[in-house]
Amino acid sequence: MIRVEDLSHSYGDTQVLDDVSTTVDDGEFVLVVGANGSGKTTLVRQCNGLLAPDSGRVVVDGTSVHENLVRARTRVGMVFQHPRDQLVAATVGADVAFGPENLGLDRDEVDSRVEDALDAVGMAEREDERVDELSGGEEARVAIAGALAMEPAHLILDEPLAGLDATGRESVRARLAELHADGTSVVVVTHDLREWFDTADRVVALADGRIVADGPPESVRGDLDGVAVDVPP
Ligand SMILES: Nc1ncnc2c1ncn2[C@@H]1O[C@H](COP(=O)(O)OP(=O)(O)OP(=O)(O)O)[C@@H](O)[C@H]1O
Repeated sequence: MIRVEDLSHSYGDTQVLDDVSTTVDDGEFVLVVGANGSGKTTLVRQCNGLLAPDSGRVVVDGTSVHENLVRARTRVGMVFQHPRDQLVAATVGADVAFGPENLGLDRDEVDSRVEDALDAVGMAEREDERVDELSGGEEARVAIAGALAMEPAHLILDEPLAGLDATGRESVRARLAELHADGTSVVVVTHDLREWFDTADRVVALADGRIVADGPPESVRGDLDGVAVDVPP
């Protein structure tokens, strides 16, 4: 479980999160929604210690993130909004293998995870391609494969469909639904609920750094009017 407790965060004098509390239960599929600048990325980056809060804390599976960063980063996989920032190796295969190798897994296990993860994002057989020659959508898919290959208990994706074509979007959504069905908790940050409304268990909506709605999609629909997000009809 990811537990966000009374979290506040400022950049300089600007407060972006103001006493935010929520949880993601094991196996839950949660959407974090809100307008541009509402604090979504700032919130999720606290969940594996990429940002430290001014006050409050995030607890992952019973351990405070800042007491044990390594544990948090092993338990919580993160796919960033700008996937190029996340790619670390020269080739697709080496990039996806980087995380599992750092876990100290044996070669066969690493190879099998890389193969499964690339297959899941529609990039099978493309291990040898150079990362710097990928399109934006392909970069996004490789970044997702890298997170999948870590087999985290909780997976957080910041705008994972941005830049993907229809096939890529469907492939990523289907894979996330499968992961969810297999028990992984999935958190998707978005300002467009339309492609996720039927999949998600819960929606957490942020506005001006506070949670303004938190509940199953249908039950929060009426609370999303002023939140500047796209909701299905
Ligand atoms: N490193 C930073 N330094 C200063 N201000 C920042 C920094 N990162 C974000 N901000 C500001 O904090 C606010 C919240 O940003 P954040 O990225 O968390 O919002 P968001 O809801 O994820 O937005 P978007 O939908 O545009 O990605 C914004 O006003 C942003 O300009």
